[in-house]
Amino acid sequence: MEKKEQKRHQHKHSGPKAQKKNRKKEQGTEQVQDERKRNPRAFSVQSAVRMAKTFHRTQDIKTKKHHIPLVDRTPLEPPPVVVVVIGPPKVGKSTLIRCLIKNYTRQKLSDICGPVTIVSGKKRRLTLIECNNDINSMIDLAKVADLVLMLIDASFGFEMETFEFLNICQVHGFPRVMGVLTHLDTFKNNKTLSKTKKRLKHRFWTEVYQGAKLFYLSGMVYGEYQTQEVKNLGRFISVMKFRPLVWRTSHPYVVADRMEDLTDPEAIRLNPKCDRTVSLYGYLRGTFLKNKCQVHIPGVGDFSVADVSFLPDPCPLPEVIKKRALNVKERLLYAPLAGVGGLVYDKDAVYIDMPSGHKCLFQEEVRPTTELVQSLIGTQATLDAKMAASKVSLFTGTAALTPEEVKQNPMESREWDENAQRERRRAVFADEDEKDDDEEEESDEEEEEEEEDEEDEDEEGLTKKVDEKAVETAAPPVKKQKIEEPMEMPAFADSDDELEKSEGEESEEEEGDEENEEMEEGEPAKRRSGPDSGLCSEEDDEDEEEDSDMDEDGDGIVKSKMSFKHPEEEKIDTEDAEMAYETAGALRWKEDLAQKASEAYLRHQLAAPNLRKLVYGTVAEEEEDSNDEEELGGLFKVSRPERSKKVRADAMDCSRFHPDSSHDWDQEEVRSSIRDCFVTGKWEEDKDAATLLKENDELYGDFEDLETGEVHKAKTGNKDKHYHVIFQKNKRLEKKRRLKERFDAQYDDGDATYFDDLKDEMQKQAELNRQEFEDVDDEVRVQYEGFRPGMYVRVEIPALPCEFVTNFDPHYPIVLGGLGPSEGNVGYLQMRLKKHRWHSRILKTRDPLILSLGWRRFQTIPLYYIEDHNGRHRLLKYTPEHMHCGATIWGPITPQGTGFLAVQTVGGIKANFRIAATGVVLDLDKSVTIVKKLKLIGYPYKIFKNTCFIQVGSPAESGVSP
Ligand SMILES: Nc1nc2c(ncn2[C@@H]2O[C@H](COP(=O)(O)OP(=O)(O)OP(=O)(O)O)[C@@H](O)[C@H]2O)c(=O)[nH]1
Repeated sequence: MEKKEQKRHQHKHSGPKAQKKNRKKEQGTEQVQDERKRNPRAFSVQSAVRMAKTFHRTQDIKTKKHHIPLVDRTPLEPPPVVVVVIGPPKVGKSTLIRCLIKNYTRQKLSDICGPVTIVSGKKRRLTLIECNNDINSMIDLAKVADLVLMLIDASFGFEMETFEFLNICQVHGFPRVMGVLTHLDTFKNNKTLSKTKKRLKHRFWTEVYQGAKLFYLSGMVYGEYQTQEVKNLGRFISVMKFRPLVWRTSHPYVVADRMEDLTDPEAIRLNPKCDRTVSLYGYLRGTFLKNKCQVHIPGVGDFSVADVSFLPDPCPLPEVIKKRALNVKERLLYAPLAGVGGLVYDKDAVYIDMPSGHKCLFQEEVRPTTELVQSLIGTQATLDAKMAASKVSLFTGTAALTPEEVKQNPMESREWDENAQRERRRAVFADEDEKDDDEEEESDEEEEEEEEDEEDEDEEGLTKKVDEKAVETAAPPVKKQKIEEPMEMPAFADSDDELEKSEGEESEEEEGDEENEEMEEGEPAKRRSGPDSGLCSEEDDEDEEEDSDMDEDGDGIVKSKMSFKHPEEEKIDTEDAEMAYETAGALRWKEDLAQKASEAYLRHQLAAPNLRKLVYGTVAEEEEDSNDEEELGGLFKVSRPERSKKVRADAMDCSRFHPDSSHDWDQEEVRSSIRDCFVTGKWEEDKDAATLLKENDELYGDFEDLETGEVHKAKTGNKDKHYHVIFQKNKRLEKKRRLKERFDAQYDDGDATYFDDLKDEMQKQAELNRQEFEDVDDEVRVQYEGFRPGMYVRVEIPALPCEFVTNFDPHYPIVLGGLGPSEGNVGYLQMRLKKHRWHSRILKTRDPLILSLGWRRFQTIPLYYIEDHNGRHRLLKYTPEHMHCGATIWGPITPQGTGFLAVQTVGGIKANFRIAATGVVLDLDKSVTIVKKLKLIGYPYKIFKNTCFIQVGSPAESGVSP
């Protein structure tokens, strides 16, 4: 008689049933409003304490939603969005990129080789990059990706590469991440399919964030993914918004999509190993790039730029935006490394593509063509030969797992894949196993129900609550680490928040082509999608829910749920709504006087204290107000006799008792002078006790006193007119109140929050930045402000090692990272480090590590230490388990708070989890630097208990002045 779990009720969101329900709801609200009107006392404030609590809570929630506003430096024509497609080998990366290119440009690109730039909509371009399964590429691309499409082979499950990449992203500022499940067609059984989908989805949510987008590519048609599914994915990408990450907005960078060797062929002939002069091309991103600056090319080194120039955009956005959709000519594609718009590599020849029609990119430009020819002459070996010579080997020296390694979470299980002819690193989660077992025990019926549920969702585009099970799953390691990286925090927290909120904002954007425009994030896609449309609909619901909490457009403006309006507009709307409600009730404005009074009182009590007001101006300002309209908080009036107001300056101080003989209280005249001070007095023209009583009668209408049996009749004469006057007056007051509020919000420190000020400031700055050079010619402009992001630049770099050219492989990304003024120096750095909990071994002091820090990847020898209670740094032989420790390294000076990650080796996969440690830069290790300097200049010193003692009188001996 076991009780079967009931299928949860699915609320209809559209259709006649939903309409009926909405109608009922509306009626319900009307009813409540009626109730409010009829019985205002029942709705008055019952407990001031509770109300205060609620108020504080709401304020807390509101404040939490705020992000640190950033100056919007997005150029008017932004660079293409970098979309990195990542996943284990043979998962379908190239296929997906090919499909996306076809979807956007209607062109076919057979070989995905290097970045491919396409125009994806009227206001957006994309640079698609495939990331190969090499940790170096992963690291470099994680630093430049705006959006990551994380491909997962559903038929196999999660592989370690996925989590490694997630962790890399984590350290270098989290870009947008979208999961894409492939190989779903290999499932023959629908039940297993839906179960797998669900399991993978929950794991993905655990690792990325609850409600992260997950697309399903359910199968292939003639070697391509289904058109509709790709279209849906394309739409999502076209409308997605991105929040700038701190490191990137403060450093210029170029993802090179073209490389030319400019070295004199004669020099190469004389010395094949001579240094090369190379020009690299690409869209400038991040911030402004100055000529002659320092750049770092990961894997190559630091270089001074010899020359920067900007070129005509090879893949421009349509000039006039008037049509709804892009025409064929506007759907551009630019991928010189893949042979489109530049060179075409072949086995035994190199062709120069002199494109015509819409692909004509450099017709007017003579220089690159010359360079092309030059580089052709200089090319000694074919690409195949170069590729054969490049020494990158994956998966070498794999070691057997020890029992301790097996204990780590997640466990890595290495399996030989017959089909792929390679070893795969499956990520096995202990909790998942248990869950699987549990799930297996679940009855078939339940599974069927789930299936039905999913089908329902897909078909109707319905949303549903996130399954609680997702929350139960193990705490995401990714999230835990967030706390560890204080400085990347802004970027990180932002991105994280953003991630949590995720794609919701997209609905507000009207980018992309016509389909994009008509599409509100997710929904139409869902609507249109057939069963298994490729879109995991559950998360949309989640997203929608989270959308409410987020500031999607990165300007710090938090939009409330369901709101598609400007916040100001919205504010006014709500006010209008409030006003409408209040004015409707204004006919009986005195009914809820007590309530209003207490509300107003509370509002005053709870409002953030305005010190200026408190110290200097409270009385003055408020009196001004009250003089004006006799209004406090817009809700209740100050009752003060007319006369006493007018003669206030010489009014009697009634706080003191003056036995004043001049007031003879026996005299009628004197008595009547204070008559209006009492409740029964006449406070205003239309407000005296008599009127009030009369109104009360009218207000309460007919009623029968049940005790006495007496029937009171309401007086109805003149009522309408009277109500009209009150109504008009209230409306006017309400308007005044709103005006005042807005004025206060702008000028009064107390009302305008610090956050508002900051946001305003940023906005003004952004506007100023934009205006300053608006009308200046680009040639002149770049001399002042540098090359601005969004420009297609050519960067000439001399003295590159010859291997850069001889081993050039377009499948590996080339990133040019601009360096700040002091970032070219090397010194001792103090960092906070933690061994990654998935890495199988602890790390030993003085064992070399490869660090990825800033733009750089470099090897160094860390010294681990821990700070004792007395502040002394105690050297550690090994890193502690599950704990942070300090590390001192000799490395490039990088701003405090920059995140870093460490790997033990970049070739082969020896460890269970390739990322050995993560952490953050704390400071320059000045003590070590000083000691080093002392040593260098031969200055006698002694270190005792972490203090450096310098010998007195020694400079004379050594002849060196300190
Ligand atoms: N059945 C099936 N086959 C797929 C699916 N996705 C990709 N494939 C096949 O898997 C093979 C590898 O696809 P690719 O797109 O080359 O994968 P990749 O990730 O680019 O591979 P590498 O670049 O070598 O890492 C191709 O033969 C595809 O046809 C899928 O969803 N279902």
